[in-house]
Amino acid sequence: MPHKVIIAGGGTGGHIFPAIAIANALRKAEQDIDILFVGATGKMEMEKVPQAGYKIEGLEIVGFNRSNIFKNILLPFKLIRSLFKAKAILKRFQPDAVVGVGGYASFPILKAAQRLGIPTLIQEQNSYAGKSNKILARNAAKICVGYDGMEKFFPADKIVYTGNPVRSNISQSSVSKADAMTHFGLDVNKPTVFAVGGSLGAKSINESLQPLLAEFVNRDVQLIWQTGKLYYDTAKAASSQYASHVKVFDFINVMDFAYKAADVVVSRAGALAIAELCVVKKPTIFVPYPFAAEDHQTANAMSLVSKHAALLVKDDAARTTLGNELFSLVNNKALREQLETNIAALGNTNADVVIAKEVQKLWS
Ligand SMILES: CC(=O)N[C@H]1[C@@H](OP(=O)(O)OP(=O)(O)OC[C@H]2O[C@@H](n3ccc(=O)[nH]c3=O)[C@H](O)[C@@H]2O)O[C@H](CO)[C@@H](O)[C@@H]1O
Repeated sequence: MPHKVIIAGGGTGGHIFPAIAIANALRKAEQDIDILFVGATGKMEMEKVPQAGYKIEGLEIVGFNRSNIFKNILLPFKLIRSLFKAKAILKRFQPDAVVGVGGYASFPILKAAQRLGIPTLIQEQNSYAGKSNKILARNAAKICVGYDGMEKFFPADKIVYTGNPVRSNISQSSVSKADAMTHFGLDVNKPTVFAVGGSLGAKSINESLQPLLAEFVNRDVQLIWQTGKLYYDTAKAASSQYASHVKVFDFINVMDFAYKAADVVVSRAGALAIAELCVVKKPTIFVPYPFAAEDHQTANAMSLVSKHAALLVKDDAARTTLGNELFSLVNNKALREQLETNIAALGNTNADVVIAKEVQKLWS
């Protein structure tokens, strides 16, 4: 009988893409393995997981609304309903193990699995653990972490330091710089900046870049600009007269091409963005999202900045200083080379395989 695994979680790319990386590594290790994803209806995973070739079921679950607490009245009922549905999925699919990657659907599925005695594994991407993972950790078999020092949050005997799993189409990408530039309609001989605001886009990065578009053209520097859905139309309109140098996308499906094309990257400091930038070895300016829980993006970025492996511009300073920082890095070959060498030393290309082995241990 082939083994069966449920992978649960999502909400944003930082949870979905490590989940897909783990699934791919499991499928490589056991070709006939049966993998089912469980996500939250209406969230990004319902589109990205099938695109990656896996089946997914959705739970109707929402997060706690911090801005309007009255909107949380139905939350306990929704949670109970999703726990029932989670239990029904588990009873029908009969998985040998359940993996939780964080985000909405993780909690009900792992909680229900633990009640049914099915072994669970948590993959925690961040240097700061959220409440749900802390609760689930009590009855989890293993917790695979991307950062050191996680004993603060989880039982030490269950923690395995693996690093964060980077999708193999990024870590093993064979695309050439010339092909990547052609893909984006750019000139291979001109310096190129790739700006990415995490999986949803970043307001401060977008608003910092918009007034700089003419300068990109004047300096003959090209820009691949990932905006997220919300800012896409504004950015597209603002860049129409600079289209020779500025290419705008709401979301990039071929991240390996964008990384390959870039001489300099401007990025939010989500855990997966960091893991990927270390693997693709790019000189990066981080603009951490300052309102992530416990300001963990700043902590993520600082772990590189303190090793001279990246630069940092604070979110509230981006509109005034990002332009200077990025154009001076484009012009400073020595600094780019130093950042490249230092960030490369932090790359981890086999976390997906190591985590897949930990999952397999749950049934062997
Ligand atoms: C605002 C917030 O709380 N963000 C969190 C969220 O970030 P977010 O979802 O932005 O996650 P990350 O930056 O960690 O990862 C983004 C992922 O999406 C992919 N990608 C991104 C843009 C794009 O156009 N195409 C694409 O494929 C990247 O290659 C990467 O795999 O989850 C991370 C991991 O739990 C956390 O560290 C972040 O703090």
